Amino acid sequence: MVYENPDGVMIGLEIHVQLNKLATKLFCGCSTDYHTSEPNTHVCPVCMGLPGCLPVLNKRAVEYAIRIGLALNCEIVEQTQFHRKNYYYPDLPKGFQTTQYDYPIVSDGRVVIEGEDGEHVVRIRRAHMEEDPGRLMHMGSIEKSKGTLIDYNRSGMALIEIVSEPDMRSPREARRFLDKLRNILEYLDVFDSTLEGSMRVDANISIGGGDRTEVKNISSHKGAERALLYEIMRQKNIKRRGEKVVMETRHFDEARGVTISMRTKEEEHDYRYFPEPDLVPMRVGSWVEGILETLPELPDARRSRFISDYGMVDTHAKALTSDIRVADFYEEVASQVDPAAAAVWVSDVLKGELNYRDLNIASFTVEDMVKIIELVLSGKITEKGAVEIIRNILDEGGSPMDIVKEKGLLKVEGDVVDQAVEEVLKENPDALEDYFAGKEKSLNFLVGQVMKKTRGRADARSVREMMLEEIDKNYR
Ligand SMILES: Nc1ncnc2c1ncn2[C@@H]1O[C@H](COP(=O)(O)OP(=O)(O)OP(=O)(O)O)[C@@H](O)[C@H]1O
Ligand SMILES: [Mg+2]
Ligand SMILES: [Mg+2]
Repeated sequence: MVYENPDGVMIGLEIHVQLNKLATKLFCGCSTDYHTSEPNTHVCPVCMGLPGCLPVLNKRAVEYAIRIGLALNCEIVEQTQFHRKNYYYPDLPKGFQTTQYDYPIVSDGRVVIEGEDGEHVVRIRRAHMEEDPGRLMHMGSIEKSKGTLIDYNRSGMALIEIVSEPDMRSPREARRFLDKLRNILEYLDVFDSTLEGSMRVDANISIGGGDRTEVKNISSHKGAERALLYEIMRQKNIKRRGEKVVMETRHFDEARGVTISMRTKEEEHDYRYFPEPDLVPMRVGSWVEGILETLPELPDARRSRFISDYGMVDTHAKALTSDIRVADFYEEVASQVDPAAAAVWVSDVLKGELNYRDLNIASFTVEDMVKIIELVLSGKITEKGAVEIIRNILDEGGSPMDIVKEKGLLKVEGDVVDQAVEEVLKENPDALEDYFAGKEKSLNFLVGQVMKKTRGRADARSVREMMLEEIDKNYR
């Protein structure tokens, strides 16, 4: 099947990734650990942009940028350099942002995503380093705000801006791309996605070969998908009226789910880029080989390894490796119990229960998962009982064994089940007759009655077998 892309949707994303695992900011020694601090407490003359101070480049930030470039299958530039991008805005009191212009540190890469019609390649145009500006906090909604507060704690944080080609054909593909990118970056250990503002997206979109609009500064992947869906609808309406979409910058109002025009798009020459005289050009070509050697296993490689090492199916391998925390969790469980059973329990059951509750894997322990799988594999509890234990732990806490005792989940076998089977057959002559008359479903009903009597603690499959034996022996 080939995806037709009926509206001619083209989406290109610019993603600002904060290198928040660095200890210090991009050009000064201020700590990056500001997320729980009072505003304007992690600042110095450099990151507040006071005139006359000199930046000193964070070497590790450059290494991280190269790591990211390599992981995205990019070319790494031989020599790179910073530029000044001049604009006046209160989040940037220097009057310019130190960024990269015509020598971005990495370019020409690719990321494979799960597209509308199977594997789909999204090309990476470039990725460059720049400093994060301060954070503006508008009081009330952005268009009607009575005042704005500024926090410079974020100012000067190292950012990598990753720019894709307009290769995504639907909002869903855009979201998949963002998820994949976040996953790769977490495997690289260069950022922590759980911190507020760690990944911010500008989403560019056009339809039917028209001009693009750019929705700036979206803070979640779901938000990006929603903003793009809205833009498609809006742009289609404009075309339907016979008008033209104008190139402009828009803002996404999360609460209302709409995009709002902010300003017409600035042109490159508006920024008066020029080389940053306070930072010399850098030759980084010789760093690449060393950094390549330190690259960790990435999601796609881990997915293949899960299939070959643990003999699981691809859907499980994909689900288990799409978040590094889940992958690590799984491997710890699999080192202690049967890996095949672990794959099913972690990816099908536990992940589902977590998603349903909007929780993540940190809400469950490896120890509990191992214990529960052992109980099932040794035949002490039923699969149904195991699911009940997982739910109980997530909803109310407790340990597997305590829950087993409290809820009486130990599997019942032997006499108790025999007796229940006999009783059910005696008590339901009509159902038995229906079964003899060829109604297969009555057998399910009878098995269900036994399960009810044993409060779900019998193994349904063996109950069925016992039931058939009993019927053959005493009722034919
Ligand atoms: N016709 C198009 N439809 C949708 N997206 C497009 C189209 N043409 C370009 N794009 C996307 O727009 C983005 C352009 O980003 P880039 O950073 O190069 O420039 P910019 O948006 O002009 O600059 P700024 O960084 O100031 O926002 C890329 O992600 C690209 O894929
Ligand atoms: Mg850009
Ligand atoms: Mg842009």
